[in-house]
Amino acid sequence: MPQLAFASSFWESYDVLEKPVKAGVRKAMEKFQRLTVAELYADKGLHLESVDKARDPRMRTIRINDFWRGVVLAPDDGSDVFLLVNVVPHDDAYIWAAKRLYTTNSATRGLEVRNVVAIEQLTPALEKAAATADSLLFAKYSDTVLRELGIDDQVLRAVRTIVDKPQLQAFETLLPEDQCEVLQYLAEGFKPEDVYRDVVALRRPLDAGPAPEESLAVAIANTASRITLVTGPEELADVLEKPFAAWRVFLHPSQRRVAYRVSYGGPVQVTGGPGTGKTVAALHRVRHLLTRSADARVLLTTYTNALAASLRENLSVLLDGDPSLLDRVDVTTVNAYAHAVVTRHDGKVLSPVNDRDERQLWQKVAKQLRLPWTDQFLAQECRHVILAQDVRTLDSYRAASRRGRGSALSPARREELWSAVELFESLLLARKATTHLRICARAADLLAASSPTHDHVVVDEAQDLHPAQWRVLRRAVEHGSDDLFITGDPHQQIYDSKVSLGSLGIPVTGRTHRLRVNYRSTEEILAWSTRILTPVSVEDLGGEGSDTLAGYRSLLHGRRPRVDGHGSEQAEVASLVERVQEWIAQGIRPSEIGVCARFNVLLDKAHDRLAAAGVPVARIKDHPGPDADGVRLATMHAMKGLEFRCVAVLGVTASAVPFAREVTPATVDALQHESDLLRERCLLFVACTRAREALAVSWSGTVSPFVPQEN
Ligand SMILES: Nc1ncnc2c1ncn2[C@@H]1O[C@H](COP(=O)(O)OP(=O)(O)OP(=O)(O)O)[C@@H](O)[C@H]1O
Repeated sequence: MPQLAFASSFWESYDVLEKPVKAGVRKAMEKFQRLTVAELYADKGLHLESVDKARDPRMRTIRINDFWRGVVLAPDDGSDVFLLVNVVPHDDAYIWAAKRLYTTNSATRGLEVRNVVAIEQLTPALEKAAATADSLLFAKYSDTVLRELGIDDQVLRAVRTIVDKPQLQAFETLLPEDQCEVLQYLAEGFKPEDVYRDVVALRRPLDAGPAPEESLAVAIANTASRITLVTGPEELADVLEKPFAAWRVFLHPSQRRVAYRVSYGGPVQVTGGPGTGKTVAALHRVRHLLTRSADARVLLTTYTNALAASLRENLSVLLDGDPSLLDRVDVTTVNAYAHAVVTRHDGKVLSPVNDRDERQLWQKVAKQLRLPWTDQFLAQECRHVILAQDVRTLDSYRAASRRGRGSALSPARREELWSAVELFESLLLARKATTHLRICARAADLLAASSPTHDHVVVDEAQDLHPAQWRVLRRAVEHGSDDLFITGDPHQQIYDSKVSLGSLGIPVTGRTHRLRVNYRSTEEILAWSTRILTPVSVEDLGGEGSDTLAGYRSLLHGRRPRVDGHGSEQAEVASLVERVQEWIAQGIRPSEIGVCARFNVLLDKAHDRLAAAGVPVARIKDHPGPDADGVRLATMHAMKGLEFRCVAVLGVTASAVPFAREVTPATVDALQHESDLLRERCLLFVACTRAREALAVSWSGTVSPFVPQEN
């Protein structure tokens, strides 16, 4: 009986197929397990046939249904493993298959694929351009060095034309995988011997002889990182059920470099635009820290409970559910961790009030003391000065820096303000309540007086943490090597916190890395969304300079976002229903569609209209599990960290984005005004960058000033 293997290129196309097509794939695959090779070729339904003018004579197509074809690499050397490499619409299948050539890498011995036709067509013109170029990217490496790393003749010729990293990037989808990865490492500045150790030696079989073994089956067996070999029917059902998670194995060299560096001398910061794999890098770092030592305990934190649940799930996938590793990781939000620390010590914790109640308390304080400030101003002074600097007495408040606040306070005013803070705290106490940041302050005190709870802390979505939360994390772990690994993106900061990591005992200077390749969205979605931020500059994560999205790019392409104004909210929601139905008709599952708005009021309308049209719906705040059906609805804030194949952002009007009530008037505090506006702008950016393939942005009435205007 033949055997069946699946290449990673197959999963990328299979994952997004409609259910009936997937069923067709399963049916065809079952035949490979039931029939002999001769029977396979004779099977009328399967239609296993060779491809006209194929550059690889082993290329075959199989029929899935009238429209879809599978592309298969068939053994011609007496071995019996068939490799399923792609599922493509009928006509494209022949074109795709004809151009591909599979070869065995001379160094790693893995099976690789290249677009041989494109490389042949491009190389002569590039050679001409290279002849007059000032410098070439790989000039300092001899042919011998490159060949030892597995670069073959055709690739070598192409490599000698590459002038810079962008040109290498343009080649990425054409070159054989292992060879491409070697070149990326060299381009990142790794030494050939390091590349040999980290890429080649890791993959090369221990018993590899002097020349590559020719059998396809052996090459397939050597390519565990990209090919899954399936032996029985249950295993087949299992692999076809579970979506393939490419991020588990294929790290970009820049991701691998940050995640698998043996050790860092202190805190590390990894930044990058949306979808650049920061969460993926954080998960791989956790794996590295756990496997490096048999008893290390890791605290992995993120911002919301929903994100913590998704981290837990993905970590379990990455660690293959191994309890000896998983039991040593605590995955939680900073607030939940602080809560647990306080509960452990004090026996109980006062319950935290929500934002609305907190605002009401401040209103009461302002009224009772007849203060000249708004509740918003008081809440901000407390958050950005008092809690941020951990000010506990009037004396230290008198001396506290108010940098970043755009209004002066005389000593007498500070006294008045301090009495407001005291009244606020007594009102809280009377309610037997507290706030999350006060729980964090208590937890930080307790941790300072006891020993650290973990050996390593890994922080995802770091951009929104408040200094009081950073103090907790700082004290959860001893100062020293590999203490904190921090990932975040200041362009996605949607809550207001001003943080200087250095002043909190978290110096990251010299240990800052940036990821630039977006794996989530198409270049069209990315380019449009990035323009939302063009008019502003954003401070870096550590609060020590500004950050930029320069060099940020995607390798994926698709349609440009749809950007539509409507005469009324009703018309806008009606158009949303149409759009969602269109997406579903294209084969997108409802759960792969996200709909968001600034406020729940509009979301409720969208919910009702979608449901009335027979579209299944689920609200993110109800925590639908990954398997629950239904278009996901969420506020823009709740979209943080999530991703969907299609996203509709509703209600992007001038009155909602920015939302005036959330923006401090410039007359009250000019700096705070700017900062609040920036948060609202980032919120729209976060919402739009959740989309993988399709983005639709809409409004009724006057458009938000943050929506990029057509050029
Ligand atoms: N090396 C990789 N290969 C394939 N897919 C990847 C890789 N790295 C990340 N991805 C995928 O890209 C998407 C974005 O990754 P991730 O969520 O880690 O990005 P992020 O930088 O944390 O995003 P954000 O800041 O927007 O929350 C995910 O679907 C992830 O699985």
